[in-house]
Amino acid sequence: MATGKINVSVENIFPLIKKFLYSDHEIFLRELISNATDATLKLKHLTRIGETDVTYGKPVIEVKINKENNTLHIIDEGVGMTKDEVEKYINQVAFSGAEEFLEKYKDSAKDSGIIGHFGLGFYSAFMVADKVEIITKSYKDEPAAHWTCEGTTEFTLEETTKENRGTEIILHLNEEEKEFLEEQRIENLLTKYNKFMPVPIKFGTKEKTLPKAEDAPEDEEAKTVTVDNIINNPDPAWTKQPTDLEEEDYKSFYRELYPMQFEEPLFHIHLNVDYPFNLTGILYFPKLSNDLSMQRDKIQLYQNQVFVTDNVEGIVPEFLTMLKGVIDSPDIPLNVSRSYLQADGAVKKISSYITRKVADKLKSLFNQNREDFEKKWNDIKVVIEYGMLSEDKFFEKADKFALYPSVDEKYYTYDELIEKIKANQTDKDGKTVVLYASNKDEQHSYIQAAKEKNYEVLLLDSPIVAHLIQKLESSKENISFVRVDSDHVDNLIKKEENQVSKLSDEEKEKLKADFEAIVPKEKYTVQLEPMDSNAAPLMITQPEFMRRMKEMQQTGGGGMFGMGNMPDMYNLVVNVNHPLMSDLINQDKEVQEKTIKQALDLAKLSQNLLKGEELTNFVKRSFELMK
Ligand SMILES: Nc1ncnc2c1ncn2[C@@H]1O[C@H](COP(=O)(O)OP(=O)(O)OP(=O)(O)O)[C@@H](O)[C@H]1O
Repeated sequence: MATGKINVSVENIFPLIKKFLYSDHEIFLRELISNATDATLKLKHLTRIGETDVTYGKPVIEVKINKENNTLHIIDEGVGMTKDEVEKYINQVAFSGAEEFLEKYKDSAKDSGIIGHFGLGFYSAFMVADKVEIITKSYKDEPAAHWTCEGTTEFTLEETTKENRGTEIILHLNEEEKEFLEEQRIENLLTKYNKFMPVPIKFGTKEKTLPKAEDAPEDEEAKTVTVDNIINNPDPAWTKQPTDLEEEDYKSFYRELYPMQFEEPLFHIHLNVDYPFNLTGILYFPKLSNDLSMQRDKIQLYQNQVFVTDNVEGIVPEFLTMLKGVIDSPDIPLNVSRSYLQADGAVKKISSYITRKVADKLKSLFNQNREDFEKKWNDIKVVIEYGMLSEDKFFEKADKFALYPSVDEKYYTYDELIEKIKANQTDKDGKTVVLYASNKDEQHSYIQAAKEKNYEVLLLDSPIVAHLIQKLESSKENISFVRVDSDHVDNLIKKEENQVSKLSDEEKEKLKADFEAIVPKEKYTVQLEPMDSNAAPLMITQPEFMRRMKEMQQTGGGGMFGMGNMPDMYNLVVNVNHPLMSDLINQDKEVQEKTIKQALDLAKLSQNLLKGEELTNFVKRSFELMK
């Protein structure tokens, strides 16, 4: 057996880092600003723990473009490096000074916000530059150093003069990357990745209008001054304690996050945990429309205030991806390029923490101000219902605050609803039947009929309601949901009292055959029912099971295979006790056909099913009958 050491040659690794490590060239700027931030935060930490007596002051990071020389400069006022440190940290690829710092200062530095980790970020500069220079002066009393490298494994390192403490990185941009000399491009990048980084970032200057003196004349022009253009807000709301923030602070942070969004959020959830993982953030419930796909990917993921991605799949349970806001966690495992998540156990823990937090917040909003919660229900129900469907833990918690509104806008929790309807809406087999409508106008006559029996009818109209009902029926005991138009009102909740039929069995058989001869078989199943003689003679219903399966199929999964494409099937309920039916059996064929067609069209009309040519023929026939 042979053993040995694998030989990694820098000459071969270097091009790999430059070309393949990072998905996008643009992230070089994020990496260099992260290094400048780390250098500044290290100095902050050292002054805080008394390891140095230099004054920290008010350091900024500056980004400058020099079009004449084709250079981009990133300048910081952080710890800087001695010549030896450049040798150690820069010349050794994959040796991270950030990691070393955290290791050395352990507990005291764990909340310092240091970003670096892998010891590779600096080299992303070579994705866009032919030549990179570092001019750096350490906070220790040592001469400044000047490092130059042209993207090969060769470099030069010499002493130089530099007045101020800190580091300047100079990128000599290569021909294809001249876009990074455009002000707008750099400003956009800084806003995308660095908008909430903890050290102020200066990019050029801007004009600021000063407020006019109170007694100034109307026509006096307001004075302007030139000030530093600071790109970022170093203290975003999520880094503060919830107790230090007012409602208005949350709203203004929302506007800062989504400057193009004019609608206010409904409410927020401040996340703040430091054990077993560290995570902060603010989630907002926006007003949601029924178009669910539109609202995805609005939550931004940060790591130590550096923007990572707006695809939070995995960290945030799917049903909450419709929310907006930010999540910041140094414990979320990212890949080396810091642009993707690394799925692992920690991510799962974070996801269930977020689910729990959101459920708790909803519960407390419900308890504190039920009226307000009811008002907002329509705008938040999709998220909650989706959560109840997809996460069992959330389902359990939501049971206490999920609402079931009636067509008369009364809002019940599940327990309240059952309590209310149990006496009047339990069928002969002991099942409590929850009646619901999906559209108040279209199902108006059915709702009315149910109300006349003192039944409570819910209005359940969100797109995933069929799935939710299915879930409720399987998790709760002895209940079933039935849409009001799925049968005649007497059959919705079957009780013992059976109506007596006015027609004999032979008459019924004949009547059924007469109907079946005229009504298209592939669409309607004729069903004879002895009902009240004042009830409609004919009505069309769609069986609950069929319709629900179809709906579930259409909104994705759950239903029976292929149901979504099945043609609609209806029941044609014939009220044998209606006087029209006793007349009908004795009519001659021609009149009978006319009567049945007319009655069928009327039944269709009340279900909104009479359209196009059928409607035209119906109107024509009705006028004929009036002659
Ligand atoms: N502006 C700077 N000021 C002081 N030291 C710096 C600066 N830039 C880089 N360094 C030093 O060089 C080291 C290597 O930087 P590099 O960006 O390659 O890795 P990192 O920041 O440690 O990790 P990551 O790959 O996760 O960014 C840093 O850890 C730091 O010690």
